[in-house]
Amino acid sequence: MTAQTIDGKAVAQQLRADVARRAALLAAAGHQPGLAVVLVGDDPASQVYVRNKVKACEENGLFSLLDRLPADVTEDALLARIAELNTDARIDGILVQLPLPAHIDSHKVLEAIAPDKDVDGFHVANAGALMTGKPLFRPCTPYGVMKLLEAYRVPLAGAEAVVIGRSNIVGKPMALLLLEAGATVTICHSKTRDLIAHTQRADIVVAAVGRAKMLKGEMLKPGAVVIDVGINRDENGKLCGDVDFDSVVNVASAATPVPGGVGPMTITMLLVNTLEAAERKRPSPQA
Ligand SMILES: Nc1nc(=O)c2c([nH]1)NC[C@@H]1CN(c3ccc(C(=O)N[C@@H](CCC(=O)O)C(=O)O)cc3)C=[N+]21
Repeated sequence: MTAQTIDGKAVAQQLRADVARRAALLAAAGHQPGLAVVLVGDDPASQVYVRNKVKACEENGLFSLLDRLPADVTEDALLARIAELNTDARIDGILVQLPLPAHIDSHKVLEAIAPDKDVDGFHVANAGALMTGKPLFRPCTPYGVMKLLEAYRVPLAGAEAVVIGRSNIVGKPMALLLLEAGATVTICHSKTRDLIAHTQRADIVVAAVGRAKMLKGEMLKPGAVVIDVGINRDENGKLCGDVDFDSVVNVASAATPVPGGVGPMTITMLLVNTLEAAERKRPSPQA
């Protein structure tokens, strides 16, 4: 059996068409949804992602504002800029691109974003709302994964789901969204003793550890669904995921490629979160 490729690009395109339609309605009613992206420093990967986000806004009728600040910007200057964006009526969503330079306290910065504009869903208030099952914003990457699983009709109720990685921005919210959908969820991480015992039990494996090609075919139960959140560079500097795709395709029933899988969905769900923030403020005539 060779796994079906889960085409994140195609699902992203469908969802973005709906975003464009709803954004046009809001714009016609007098308020184009607006996203502010703040980029500190000039990390090349961050610049690619930020460029993709701004381009996706422009292509789908959202207003976007890109704030580029020098790597040596002070924490206070960044906090002051966020305070301005919090009160800027053109802006429905604010994203401060991570990672930030070491001299800046990321936690403090993320907490400075108004929770109702925190389209990353990283603010403690939004993380708490997610944990208690009434999320205002679902973090973009886990939200995008749920949309892929939905698009490919992967049964979740009662499914054995294994999330590898426990970050605040992917692993933990991913586990909570799978739990919310009725899966039995196991979170594995660097201290997990027998990772393979868990992954071989899983109907769904989400790899979000940041280790190139870590997940191999022999670690899976035949027919498992594999979601690769990794964004690594292999020995030749080529973009690759946490999944060894060539070995996994012979065992899995479906798998996301990198690029072309979760990445486009991350961007898309950022647009969806921004649009929904705008709709909450100004219900469009027919959302
Ligand atoms: N506050 C914040 N929110 C984020 O959501 C956030 C962040 N900081 N920091 C970095 C990560 C990473 N991230 C990606 C976005 C798009 C692609 C993406 O478009 N990937 C393409 C390939 C792009 C390329 O060519 O490198 C793909 O997988 O097909 C990947 C990764 C968002 N992040």
